[in-house]
Amino acid sequence: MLKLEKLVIDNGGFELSADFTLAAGSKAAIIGPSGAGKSTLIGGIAGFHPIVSGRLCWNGENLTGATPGARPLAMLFQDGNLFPHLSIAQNVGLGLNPDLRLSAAQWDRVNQALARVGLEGMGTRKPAALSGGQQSRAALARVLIQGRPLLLLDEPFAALGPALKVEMLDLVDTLVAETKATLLMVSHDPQDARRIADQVILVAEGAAHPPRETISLLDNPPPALRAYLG
Ligand SMILES: Nc1ncnc2c1ncn2[C@@H]1O[C@H](COP(=O)(O)OP(=O)(O)OP(=O)(O)O)[C@@H](O)[C@H]1O
Repeated sequence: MLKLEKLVIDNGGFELSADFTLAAGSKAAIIGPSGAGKSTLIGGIAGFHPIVSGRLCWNGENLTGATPGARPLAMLFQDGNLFPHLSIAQNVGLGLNPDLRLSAAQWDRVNQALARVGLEGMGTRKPAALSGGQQSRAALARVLIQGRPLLLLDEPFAALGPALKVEMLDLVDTLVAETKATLLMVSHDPQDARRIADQVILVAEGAAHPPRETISLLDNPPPALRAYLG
């Protein structure tokens, strides 16, 4: 269980409060107006933004002061952060060891991860030799190979066309189900939430609201969400 206990996260002077729990294995979409603090929430959980007060726990372990690398999570940003000078296999291998000294068994795992996201045989290519959708798949493989129980996705597929985005969301859905990871995904599109998330966390007016069941929240939006949905 992810527990945010009277948490206040600071992002360069902007403060976001959050006080809720999210059950392990949940798939939560984080939605809300631009500038409301969605990325701040993810960044605070990941350890990139300081926690001013309160407590952050994962399955009873206190993460409040932990460095990002010591937290049991993996994160995927919009641009995927692939290194252009490294091959796709090396980029994915970074998820196992940042200095890329991998055993033969670990390279096998890299190749298996590439195959799992549909990039079999493409490991020797550089990112520039892949399409945008394929680059997203490689970035996803790097996140998945880390085997962390908590996945944080910050609008990872916003730059993709609608069909490709749906394909990637479905792939994330399948892989998360396989690994039983807990997913938190920032999205601007309520349809993404309907497609993949069982819970929605609304971020508005300086606060992240407790998760609500996706369908009931989107079908009967409270005023802050109605204003955003238009
Ligand atoms: N480095 C920073 N220094 C000061 N303020 C910041 C910084 N980064 C973000 N902010 C402010 O924090 C607030 C929340 O930003 P955040 O990126 O979390 O919002 P968001 O909901 O993810 O927005 P968007 O949907 O536009 O990506 C915004 O008002 C923003 O201006």
